[in-house]
Amino acid sequence: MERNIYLDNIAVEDAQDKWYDNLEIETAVETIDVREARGRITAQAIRSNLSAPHYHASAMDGIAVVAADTAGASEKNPISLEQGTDYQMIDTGEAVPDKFNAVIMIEDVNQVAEDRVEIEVGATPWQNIRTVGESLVQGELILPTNHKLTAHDIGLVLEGGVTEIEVYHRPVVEIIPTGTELVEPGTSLEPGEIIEYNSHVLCNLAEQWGGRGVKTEIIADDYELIKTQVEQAVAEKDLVVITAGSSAGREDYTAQIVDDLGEVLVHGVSMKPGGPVVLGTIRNTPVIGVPGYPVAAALTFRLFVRPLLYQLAGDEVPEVKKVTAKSAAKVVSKLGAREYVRVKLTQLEGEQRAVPLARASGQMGSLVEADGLMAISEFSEGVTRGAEMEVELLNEGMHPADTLVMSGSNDLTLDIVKNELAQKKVDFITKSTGSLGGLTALKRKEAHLAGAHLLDTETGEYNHAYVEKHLPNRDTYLVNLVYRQQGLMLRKEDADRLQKIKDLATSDLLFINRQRGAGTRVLFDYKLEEAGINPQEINGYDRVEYTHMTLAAAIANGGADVGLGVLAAAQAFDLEFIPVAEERYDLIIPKKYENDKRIQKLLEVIRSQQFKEEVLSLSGYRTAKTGQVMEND
Ligand SMILES: Nc1nc2c(c(=O)[nH]1)N[C@H]1C(S)=C(S)[C@@H](COP(=O)(O)OP(=O)(O)OC[C@H]3O[C@@H](n4cnc5c(N)ncnc54)[C@H](O)[C@@H]3O)O[C@H]1N2
Ligand code: MOO
Repeated sequence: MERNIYLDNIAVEDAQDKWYDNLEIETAVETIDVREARGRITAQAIRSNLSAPHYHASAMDGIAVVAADTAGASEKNPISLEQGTDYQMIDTGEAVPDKFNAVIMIEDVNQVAEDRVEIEVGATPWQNIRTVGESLVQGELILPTNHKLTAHDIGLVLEGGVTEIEVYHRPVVEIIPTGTELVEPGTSLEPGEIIEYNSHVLCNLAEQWGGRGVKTEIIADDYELIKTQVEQAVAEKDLVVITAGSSAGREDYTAQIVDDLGEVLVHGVSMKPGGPVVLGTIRNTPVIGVPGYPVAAALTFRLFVRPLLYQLAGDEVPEVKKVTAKSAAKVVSKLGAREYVRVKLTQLEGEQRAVPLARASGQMGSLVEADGLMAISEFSEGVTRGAEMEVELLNEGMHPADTLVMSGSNDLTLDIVKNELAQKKVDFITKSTGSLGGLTALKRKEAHLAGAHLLDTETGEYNHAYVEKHLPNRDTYLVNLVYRQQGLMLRKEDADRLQKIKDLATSDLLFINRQRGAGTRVLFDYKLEEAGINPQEINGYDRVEYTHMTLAAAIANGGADVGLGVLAAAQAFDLEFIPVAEERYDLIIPKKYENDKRIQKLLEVIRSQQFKEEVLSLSGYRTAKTGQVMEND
């Protein structure tokens, strides 16, 4: 097969136009039971088949009377009525017999004998009677054409004696997940296997946008198999989505198949993530090849399929809600591609700020965490901190004032904090930037607080010296989060190949480091110096990972042999742990946030007994000073 590595690079709007202009968007109509029609769009006006009520109905429990017979009744001159001739007992909803024209509520009736009553107030004609057609008149318009049915609508239509209505057909989207590496969720994984979930995300998005998503079985990267499935899909469905195989790999067949069966209109859009998207048509059915990376798949589906689904469903495309916010950080992006940066909105420094989240196309968590998308123009190389930006909302129910952003060193106990804060309605976002990165973020006002474990090698004291140096004019205080064990982590089978830091220089184990500015790196350098080892003697010193967990994972899967990290991370990956030091991890909080309710709730959480118990269950942690303000010794 010929390998097509030349992708277009056209603007998102041009790609949308090119695709939509070449599609024949035809809405189809179907008759359905109104009881199942919530959210559907009417394709014809709905008129009432009957009047409701269709008889004069009593609106109250009481007696039916002839209004004229009651004229002049008063307290002094009550009027006496005889059952059968002058009145009849009646309950709410019952038909009023022809000879009567008013209902008196039972509370206003004095029963003087078994078949005789007295009334002290006269009745006006038609009082307390729901006359024929009060709710609906036969032939009356109940709902206009192109109306989206609500729960209330269903009630009125049924009351009008209508059970079947004509609505626009809900477009059916077939999603074909391709990839030999993919396995169904719930399967135990072999190396190289990936859980297939894009199709489930896309099916659910399709439902959210007025369509119906159906997924096929996973199809291996095989030209013929995929082609057969696509051929069948275009014959039956309204829209076909092929996930993955969009790019330039040896087994990327999407564009080729669309080209062989129909026409590729666009392959390659100047956007990121999602660049290699394929837009085409096969026998009048729109076909899209979304890139396999989950964020790219969801994002291209949103940009290209969402408007189409609404149109096919006969609905208006709802406008995307936008807000403005200042970028909380500088973001460098590639010229020539519009980058959709996932952001969290927060109230910081008294204004709405957009905090950029993880940017890789495989990081689904960035979409889970995001409140919106901040598009950085393809004509710019990024945005500066503080730049006023438009943010397209993904989560309209966001609460920027309840979002607390922490930057700095990564620690497993922060997950406990996050979970507990969520119960207090605070959304806690942690950015793993390393201990020094946290202090820098505070200096730049990019976060509400920082987390650090920075050892001052001269005094043996933690954090104070660094805070004084990096935040000289900032009034901050330090609150201890935990004390924790740091140690060398290595696979169990290598346990006897190393006893202490000093052995690193002589062993042939491949080391993996933490990034510059990480407190763990400062500790490691200090320990090397203490042991009289030159970093260059360490095989792998320059290779880095950014969190304890990714470092432990790298060792567990054989990418490296040994590294420094916390006990909990070693245990999570069943690694051997050789303790090296106990260190102090503090939160650095600007004094100006002392009364901020988010910070107060954070302190409440870490000072709670429950938090300490959860931390201690992780092993390798001590909570003797957790929650205490740490003074400079
Ligand atoms: N040499 C080049 N390589 C790549 C380019 C390029 O221009 N030149 N583009 C990169 C970009 S950008 C993207 S996006 C991806 C697009 O890749 P494909 O659409 O071909 O998809 P795969 O490579 O098969 O998968 C990517 C990734 O996503 C995972 N995946 C795939 N399907 C699913 C699914 N249904 N559920 C969950 N995860 C899925 C897959 O396992 C891979 O990890 O190409 C770059 N490469
Ligand atoms: O642009 Mo690719 O679409 O994810 O990174």
